[in-house]
Amino acid sequence: MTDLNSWRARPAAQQPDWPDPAALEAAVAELRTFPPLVFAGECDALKARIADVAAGKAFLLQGGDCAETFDGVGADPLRNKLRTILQMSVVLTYAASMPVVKVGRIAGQYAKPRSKPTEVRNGVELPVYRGDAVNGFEFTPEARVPDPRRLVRTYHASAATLNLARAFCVGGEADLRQVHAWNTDFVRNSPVGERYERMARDIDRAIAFMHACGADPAEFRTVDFYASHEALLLDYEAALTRIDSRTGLPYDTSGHFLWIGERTRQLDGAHVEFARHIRNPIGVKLGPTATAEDALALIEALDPDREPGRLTFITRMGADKIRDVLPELVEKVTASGATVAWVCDPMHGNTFETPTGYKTRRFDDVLDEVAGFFEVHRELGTVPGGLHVELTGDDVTECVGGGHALEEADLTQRYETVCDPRLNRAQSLELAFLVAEMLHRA
Ligand SMILES: O=C[C@H](O)[C@H](O)COP(=O)(O)O
Ligand SMILES: C=C(OP(=O)(O)O)C(=O)O
Ligand SMILES: [Mn+2]
Repeated sequence: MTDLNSWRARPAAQQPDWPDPAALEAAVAELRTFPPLVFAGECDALKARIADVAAGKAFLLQGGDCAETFDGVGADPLRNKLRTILQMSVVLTYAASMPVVKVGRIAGQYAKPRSKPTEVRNGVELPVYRGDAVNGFEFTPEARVPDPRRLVRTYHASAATLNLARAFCVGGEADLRQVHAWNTDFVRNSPVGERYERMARDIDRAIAFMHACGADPAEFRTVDFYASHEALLLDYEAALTRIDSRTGLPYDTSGHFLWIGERTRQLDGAHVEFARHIRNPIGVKLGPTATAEDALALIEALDPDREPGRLTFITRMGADKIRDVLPELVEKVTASGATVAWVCDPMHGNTFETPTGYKTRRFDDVLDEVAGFFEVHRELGTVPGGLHVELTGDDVTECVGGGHALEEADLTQRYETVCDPRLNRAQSLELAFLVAEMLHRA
């Protein structure tokens, strides 16, 4: 019998110090009464698609904010984000000649693991911001107190976001011709667009050809879109875990795909223990200190039955390390006979702080980590399954480089993230075109 509470006996890293246990209990009790946000059958469908990713028959694109915010719940930011992801998907679908599985860091990405418990500004030390699910971003003692009512707001913010995302994906926003037209605009207006013109024209011809042949399937007008977030706050995730009436099995219905972060993937820790018992597809982040033994033990713990699509390793090594550390992991996992989906997060190993105190990433480092990821898999004959990126559809200035050659001095213009720096719309699309070139060569 599955023990859905076994995680409670394990050490759980990165949990807030809720000051009022009764208030936490009340919030959790309320969450338990709410309807699921996603349906178990959808999680199974995504698992089947991730099995295709692991087998080299599909490519995964997972993207969205580092941290969503309650204030950011709105039609415009969501539309821009989804458009960006869909635009990237069209380019990648064409280049890979494979379906792209679209997964958002959207509708649930409200909790953050942090490197340090406190933050100091001008000599004042306060608890660190842990995401809107926990406390407020504002630098005041009041805002930084963890408030469990925020877990209930997290549910409602996720529900509203997911509802609109689902509508966008079937209600016309996702029409292939429309999405391609936006890409054509991007290429026309980008300072480095010339480089991508040829591919955009080729896609144009492919679409025209399909239409000339009379092809107009529903897939050209709607897309499947899945929601994911880091399963960090176990009280929240456990409260939304429900028994699927079809199968009698437990699913975490807060999102389709849940991942375990680099800071919470301890084998004997509560996060792995929690994830073992839910039937969603699961991801685990692997940073540069992860060993092949860690990876094998995680497979044993999370995918003992070697279920296709169950486990995704999201590697985030850093551009300067990926070529050294990834090969051994991939080799030993492959030699063990296990099949996982390998996905590249080229963001989290490439963060640095500018002298003026902005967390940023260089576009070239992001690109180089992706290139390293493809090189390693090509060398080993294994499958580079996809990309996991922090992005927004807005014209923010958070990462440096890219076609508009953003410099450190430009970061002040529109630095809007509450946690890690995201690729802006142009940088995201450019990344897709450059990855498309890599896929073309593969
Ligand atoms: O998104 C990932 C982590 O939460 C983030 O990188 C941690 O940032 P910090 O090092 O500023 O705490
Ligand atoms: C916390 C994150 O990453 P990691 O666990 O890889 O540091 C993240 O994806 O925002
Ligand atoms: Mn992040």
